[in-house]
Amino acid sequence: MAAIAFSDIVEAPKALLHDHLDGGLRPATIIELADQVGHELPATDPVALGEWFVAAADSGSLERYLETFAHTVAVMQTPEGLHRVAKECALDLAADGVVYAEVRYAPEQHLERGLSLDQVVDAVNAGFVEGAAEAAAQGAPIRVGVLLTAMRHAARSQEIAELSVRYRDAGVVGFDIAGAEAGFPPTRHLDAFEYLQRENFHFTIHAGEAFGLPSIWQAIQWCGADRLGHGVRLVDDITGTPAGGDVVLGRLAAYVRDKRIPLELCPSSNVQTGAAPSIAEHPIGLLHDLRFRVTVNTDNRLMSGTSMSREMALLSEAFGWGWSELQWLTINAMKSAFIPYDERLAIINEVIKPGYAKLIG
Ligand SMILES: O=c1[nH]cnc2c1ncn2[C@H]1C[C@H](O)[C@@H](CO)O1
Ligand SMILES: [Zn+2]
Repeated sequence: MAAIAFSDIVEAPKALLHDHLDGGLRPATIIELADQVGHELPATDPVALGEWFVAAADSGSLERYLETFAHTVAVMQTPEGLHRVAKECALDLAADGVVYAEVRYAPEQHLERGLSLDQVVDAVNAGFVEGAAEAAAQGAPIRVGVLLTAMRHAARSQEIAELSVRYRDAGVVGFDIAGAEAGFPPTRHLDAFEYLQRENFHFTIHAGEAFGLPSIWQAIQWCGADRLGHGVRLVDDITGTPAGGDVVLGRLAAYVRDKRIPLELCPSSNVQTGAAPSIAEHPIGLLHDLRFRVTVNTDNRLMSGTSMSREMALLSEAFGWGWSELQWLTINAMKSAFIPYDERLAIINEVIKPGYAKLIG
């Protein structure tokens, strides 16, 4: 099969479930905002700063990868900064052909200059609304839903869960926990997850990225996660290969596949943190072959120097995936989104399927 042109992948409608607002800033914006608030950066030229983020995040360790966020979070402490970053996020995703995006961030990390949690959420929401309106006017409509994240090492998850529910009809579509995984199991936040279930709200949990099966098991069987943020280490519960005809799924892997629990896989991010050795050896190939509910995501576009189109191009090249696989991944993501079923269906039938049909010809 001939390689798919990158420009065609950009044109293809894409759905993104796992993208961090504070991991996707434009380097030039960081420089301008840092100047305004007096934050010192490791580089002051946009190209050099972008390269610094990728190199520093390319650490082989989730903990060191996360240290780079100090420079983005520092410039997202004012309503203007938050608004601008959210607006540019919507514009950048739309320009990359993303038609549906769930973007997450942790409001508790944006209180250093006196903002309240509500002021943080209001500023970000307004930025997304403005960015989406501008993108639509430019002919690239995008629907953005927000996930509010609580940091797993901190103790504010209940408060953030309540904040998410309060904003459920005002742009927030779900909840998440993130941060260093080892030593901070999801069950630390069980109260928050039980509260969200009682409220019929949706949540995903970063699990099975830097820590293995116990974290995934807790996220699903104790906390009731709708989706898994990463979940890539689920392969530790699978033996054999489809080619060898000897694949055996352990109980947990079988449960995740049987229940169609979506995996928010982030290939480039996983290679940087050491969760996968390379794109070609990324477990997404096996998980796709075994028909798990696989989705492809960017995680942090700045730290990985990536985009949705680039992630798809890398996978297409590594695994020989063509339009049918890229469409399958996109529909998987859209089916797994946290917006209402009828709205998901409308995007699948009115945007995604016609978009791929046009490209497939
Ligand atoms: O891939 C990740 N795993 C765990 N935590 C992460 C990942 N990417 C970003 N984060 C953290 C750092 C951010 O400051 C926070 C909220 O977006 O979430
Ligand atoms: Zn993440």
